[in-house]
Order: sequence, then structure tokens, then C-alpha cells
Amino acid sequence: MTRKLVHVAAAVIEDSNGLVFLAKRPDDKHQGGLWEFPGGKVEIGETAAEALKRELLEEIGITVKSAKPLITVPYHYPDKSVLLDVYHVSEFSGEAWGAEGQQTAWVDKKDLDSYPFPAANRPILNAVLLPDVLLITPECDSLESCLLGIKKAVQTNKVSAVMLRQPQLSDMVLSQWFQSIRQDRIFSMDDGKAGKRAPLLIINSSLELANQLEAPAVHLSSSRLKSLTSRSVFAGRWLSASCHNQEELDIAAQTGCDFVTLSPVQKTNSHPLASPLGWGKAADLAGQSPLPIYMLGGLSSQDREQAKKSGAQGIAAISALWT
Ligand SMILES: Nc1nc2c([nH]c(=O)n2[C@@H]2O[C@H](COP(=O)(O)OP(=O)(O)OP(=O)(O)O)[C@@H](O)[C@H]2O)c(=O)[nH]1
Ligand SMILES: [Mg+2]
Repeated sequence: MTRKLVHVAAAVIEDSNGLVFLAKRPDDKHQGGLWEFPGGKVEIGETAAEALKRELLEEIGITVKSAKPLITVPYHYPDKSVLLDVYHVSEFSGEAWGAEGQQTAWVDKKDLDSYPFPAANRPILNAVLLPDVLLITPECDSLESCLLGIKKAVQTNKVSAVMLRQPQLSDMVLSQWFQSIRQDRIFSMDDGKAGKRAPLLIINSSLELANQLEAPAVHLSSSRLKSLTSRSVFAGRWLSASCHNQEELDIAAQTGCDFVTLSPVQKTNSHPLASPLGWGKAADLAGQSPLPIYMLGGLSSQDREQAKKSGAQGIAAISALWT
């Protein structure tokens, strides 16, 4: 089935306290009665950014000062196919309100899950909660050096998601390392500062091991992704996977992954034989996937903006984030 995608511009509007603005869709509209990120259809002759500006003024009375691309989500409802072009808006003037009579709310990010949204919105909610830089640990000689490196990265590089990847270890030793690292103070809940959340600790392992450890997040290699039969065995927790091409991205979306890495974008010392996708191909692939994507391979924090312009959530890196 190839049905024309209805191009929609929508905004995750965030105020200075980190609250996000939602509106309720009128009952008589498509996906009526559910909550939404304000926005609407891109009209002929308009760019998505122009449509966003117009819709936000019409629907909620604010003037957008700057809008940054967050995620694009192609989604097929039984009765309609949409391409949601979602921006992050934190600079605007005016006071947001329901200018079309719709119910509205400013919501804490951690409470977003309790609002019913259209099914297409799942990846947007994930994109809102995930950071834009993901550290993948290099292979470490000892638990001590691994933990020290993680702490340094979190403190100096403002990394707030860490993937523990130690393919040289047995499952038994990996479990011990994971449990020690998880217990460290940097992974315990907030340190008292407003809005500061503990970094997300992701284990790169089998799903079975992640389940045994009750890990909050697991990252699967592409071969593990391909043999995954059901998302529900890891229900309620973060599931991600390594992808290198369209086929793997499709599998990740179909199986219900929350996000993925896409690699290698550039030439990288950790996988010297892999031929890089380059930004153009990586952006093409990102545009067709509904999921938040971390670009990976020869990248550093400086590539964050380029990655976002290419439709990604941000970047993942090993050496560039490890001091
Ligand atoms: N604005 C918005 N639309 C969404 C979201 N999620 C989602 O699936 N959609 C779908 O995207 C389409 C957006 O259309 P819309 O109804 O907002 O369009 P509009 O403002 O131009 O309204 P109109 O049709 O009354 O002119 C709808 O089919 C809606 O169900 C969301 O978070 N925000
Ligand atoms: Mg609308």
C-alpha cells in the first residue's frame, strides 16, 4: 500500500521550567479526544517551519522565535497516513492557551506517559525523554577504570545516557560490573538540583541477561535484534538496537524498539573495515524511520547539530566522549 503521507508540523513546546505544552484534540477530529503536540497540516507552498509558525499562532496564540528539528515520524493509521515533522520550541512570545476552545495543559516530562496520545506519538515521547548524546564505553581493563571513565564523562561531557558495552567479558563478569556501576552515586536519583535527572544506564547484552539484572534499558546488537521475537519480554523499559541499514531500521521499528544507533556514519577506528554511510545516506535512512536515532561512528559532541539537521536525536560515541 502506498498512500500519500499528510505532512504535519507539530511542536514540543517547553517552558523555562522544563514543562511541555499539550492540547486535547476535539472529539470530532481524526484521533479526537486524545492529547497532541499542537500543530497542523503543511499547506501547499509552505515549508514545515512556516506551517508550524502559522499553526501555533492560530491554535495556541504564541509566536515562535526559534524551532529546532526534533524528530520526523512517518505513521500509517488504518484511515490515514501522516508524516509528523516535530520541532522543539523553547523560544516564543505570548502565553500559550487554547485559542480554538481546546483543553490544554503544561505537563512535567515524567508525567507525559499518563496522557493518552495518538499511536504515532510514541517515538515523539521517547525523543522528548532521551538526551542528545550517548556514551558507549570502550573495552576497559578493569571495573575501576570503567567506572572512573563513566564518571568523568558524565561530569565533564554532560553525558546523560551511558551504554555499558564490554564484549570481552563473560555474562557473569558483565553482570558484576553492571551491578557495581549501577550502585554508584551518579546513577542514583537526582542530586537535589531542579530538573536534574540521573543518567540512563543501558546494558549492551542479551535480553535475558538484562531481564535477570532488571536493567532499566537494554541495547541489542543487530544480530540479537533480528532474533528478537517479542517486545513484551522487556515491557516498560527502554529497548534499543544497533542498526546499519534500512532493513535493520525497519525491524527495529516493527519490533517496538524505543531508539536505535545508526552506524558507521563516518570512518571510525573501532570498526576500520566498515564502509561509512556518510551524512547524506544516514539522513535518508533517518528520514524514513519513525524512531529516535543516534548517529554513530567517527563522531563527537561537535557533530550534534549536524546529526539533528540530518533527522537524528543526536550522536553516540566511544572515544570522543572518553577522557
Ligand atoms: N497536531 C498534531 N497532529 C497529530 C499528532 N499526532 C498525530 O497522529 N497527529 C495527526 O496529524 C494530523 C494533524 O492534523 P490536524 O488535525 O492538527 O491538522 P490541522 O490543525 O491543519 O486541522 P484541520 O484539519 O482542522 O485544518 C491528524 O491526522 C492527527 O491525527 C500530534 O501530536 N499533533
Ligand atoms: Mg491542528
